[in-house]
Amino acid sequence: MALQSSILLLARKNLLQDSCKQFLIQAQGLHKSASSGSLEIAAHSQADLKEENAVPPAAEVQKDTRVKTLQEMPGPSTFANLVEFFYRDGFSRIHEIQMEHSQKFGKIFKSRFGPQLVVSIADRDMVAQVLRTEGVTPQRGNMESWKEYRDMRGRSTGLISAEGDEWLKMRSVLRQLIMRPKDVTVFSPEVNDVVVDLVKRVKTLRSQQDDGQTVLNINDLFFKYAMEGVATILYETRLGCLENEIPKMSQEYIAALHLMFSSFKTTMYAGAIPKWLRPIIPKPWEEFCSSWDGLFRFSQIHVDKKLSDIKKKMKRGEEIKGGLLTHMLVTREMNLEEIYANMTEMLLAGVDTTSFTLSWSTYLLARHPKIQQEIFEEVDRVLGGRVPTGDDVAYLPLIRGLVKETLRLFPVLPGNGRVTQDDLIIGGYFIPKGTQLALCHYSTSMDEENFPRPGEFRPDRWIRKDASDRVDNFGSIPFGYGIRSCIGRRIAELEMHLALTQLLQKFHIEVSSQTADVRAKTHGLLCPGAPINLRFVDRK
Ligand code: HEM
Repeated sequence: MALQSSILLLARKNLLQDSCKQFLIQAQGLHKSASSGSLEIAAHSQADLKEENAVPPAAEVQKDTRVKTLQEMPGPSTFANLVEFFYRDGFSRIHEIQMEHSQKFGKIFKSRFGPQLVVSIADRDMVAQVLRTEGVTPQRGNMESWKEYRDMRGRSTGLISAEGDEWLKMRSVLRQLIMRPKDVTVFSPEVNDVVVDLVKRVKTLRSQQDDGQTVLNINDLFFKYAMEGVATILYETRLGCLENEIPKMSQEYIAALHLMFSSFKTTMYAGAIPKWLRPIIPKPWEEFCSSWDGLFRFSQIHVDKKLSDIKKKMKRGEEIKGGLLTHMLVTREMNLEEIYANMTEMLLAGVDTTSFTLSWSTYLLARHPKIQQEIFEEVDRVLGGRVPTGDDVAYLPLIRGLVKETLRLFPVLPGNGRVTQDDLIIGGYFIPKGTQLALCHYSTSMDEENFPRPGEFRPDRWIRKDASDRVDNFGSIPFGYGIRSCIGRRIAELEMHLALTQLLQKFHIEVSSQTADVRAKTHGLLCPGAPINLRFVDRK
């Protein structure tokens, strides 16, 4: 979630900036993509068209191919941004503002949030251009406050907060361990044990309701599942999050995570408020540090415990076998502080992201019973009642499609950031090195050009018709792309695929009458704007 916070910060800044762009973009809309162009043409009268045609084509070409400057780029004014965000609570509508601004100003626009200028990109091909041409150490955004905390406490940076060679070194170690599907498939038995507890918990929770079938606020349950699942892989241990009584240490961690999440605005200001103002407005920085203290403490306890177990085994001359953490502690390709920091940042990044996606997936299944039935039939055909493993997922295209389609409709990170490492020309504008970019993934996911009838939930849109069919595209890249993309993608996918498959094997999922239409809101991440209550009815 820390990672997400930083990205969100960028997204917010971008959005803030986006909001400033409103009035300027019309002109740019004219030379945008063919599809938006066709809408505009429909709105023009024949006379307008004649007049346009009267312009000598050569002059037009000249006009369009000139590389424009940032000054010429449209975007909302700083004042409009301030109103949008602070008066109209834009922080909870970042995804919507992203769409509004790209419609008003075009698919590339600039915004200003205080001293920070951000160029937002809401065009699939421009996003592809940025990510395909990035160098060996891409930078997401300004991580100063994260680094300051780590320096103050003598902590290392982890993958999210590190930059440059430091980041590259850690990334090279971790990518060999968890980046490929086959690296994480080996964790299927451990994750399946967690799924067993998830199913048990569903049964316990529903038995507490009058109808014996409803689970209230499903995200609370998936939060615990995601935390338990990711910790099983990262720490090689169970935390007890799905038990009736959660152990104290895990409770404290959850509290620290919630503090980070709930104080999202204040933690954002922790980075934005100048240091000299901290004595006057101390709360944001204090909360920021206190949640990090809690998160680091938790990781350190688990890492130290594993280290001590390994040492004892070595003393006894036993063979050292284990998973991710054991490997890291034995090989020492990273030093101990780097291991603490990476475990902390990965756990933080791996809980809310996965739980929100599972909440939305089950909500969508409940809202679309026919699609749920189709996916269930696939599962039943391929597995019968057998417990799935990661290897089975290749034969369950609709389960994969379900997760992809959920993340297209509800990308947990509706926007991402990059700081350009070289001068670039994007969308006809000169973007100098060092510019903060905001990649508007929510807008591209909902763009008709990239996904026909984008508002519809259609997991089958991700199924390949034949080997040459490419359904992936830069319109929806919920895990990012390239060398700085999500390192936990395969872990998250394994957790989600195994959980959804087994929930479908066991239950028919329905919307509870206590749940109305749930809309998304941004609170750091894109999350359900109201509790999702679902009924889990036993399948016969
Ligand atoms: C549905 C689940 C998840 C989603 C949608 C997601 C999404 C993302 C995105 C969009 C990024 C930024 C990528 C970029 O800048 O190009 C990212 C980075 C990252 N994610 Fe995830 N994530 C998820 C789950 C996880 C899990 C389970 C873990 C840990 C096990 C994790 C750990 C990380 C880390 C450490 C980074 C930073 C990578 C780096 O800077 O090198 N994520 N994630």
